[in-house]
Amino acid sequence: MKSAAEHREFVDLVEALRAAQDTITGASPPEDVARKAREGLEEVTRLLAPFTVSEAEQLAGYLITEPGHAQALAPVLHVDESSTEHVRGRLVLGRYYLGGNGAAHGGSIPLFFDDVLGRLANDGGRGTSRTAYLHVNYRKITPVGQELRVEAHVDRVEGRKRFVVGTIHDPEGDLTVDAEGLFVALRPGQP
Ligand SMILES: CCCCCCCCCCCCCC(=O)SCCNC(=O)CCNC(=O)[C@H](O)C(C)(C)COP(=O)(O)OP(=O)(O)OC[C@H]1O[C@@H](n2cnc3c(N)ncnc32)[C@H](O)[C@@H]1OP(=O)(O)O
Repeated sequence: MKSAAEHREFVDLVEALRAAQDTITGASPPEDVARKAREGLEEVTRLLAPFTVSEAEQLAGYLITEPGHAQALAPVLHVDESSTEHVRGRLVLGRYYLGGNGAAHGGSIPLFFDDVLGRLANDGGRGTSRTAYLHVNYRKITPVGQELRVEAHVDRVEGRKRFVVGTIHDPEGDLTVDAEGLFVALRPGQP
């Protein structure tokens, strides 16, 4: 397991990237400011490109003790309580995940659940599995910028098949989304 304690600066870098994604998404800057910001981002790419590593050495997604696992793709779950069978926590979808009219982009929700349910499917010594399907029911809009409650648990395991379910509730306590994922354990040598 890669240690977040040894990569504090990298964890903070990914946090800064998430903040940049939210800020860029919500900004309508004058052209000279947009150019300056773009030059800053290009400088980041120049600085980091020589340190590109293989997938096995990659930090993003693998610093598993950190909220969001130091990976800027999926929305971050802040875990309040967890076991190998369940997880409970909070989620605030930033401006980056806005779809329209204050509602989260429909694609951001399965992205979130693939990560949360997938990690749970693999937890408890169950080993690596892959998403076979992810069924998402949108019951009510999921608002951006508000604290949402998340719950997920392993529903059942049938041989290689792991069924994991999850929900999101808004600050009023209303269900906005429920999801079910099927994760199939990989056979030896299966990519
Ligand atoms: C940034 C990175 C960080 C990484 C950190 C790690 C944490 C990651 C956390 C995130 C995690 C993210 C993870 C990702 O995002 S993984 C990326 C997204 N997923 C994929 O790319 C998966 C592609 N598909 C496959 O590889 C295969 O199809 C799999 C492996 C899924 C099954 O093919 P396989 O040949 O192995 O098995 P099988 O076909 O004999 O089927 C076995 C059983 O399953 C049943 N079945 C199969 N499919 C379906 C279906 N669609 N609906 C209903 N049932 C289905 C089937 O009927 C059978 O049941 P039964 O007849 O035995 O009863």
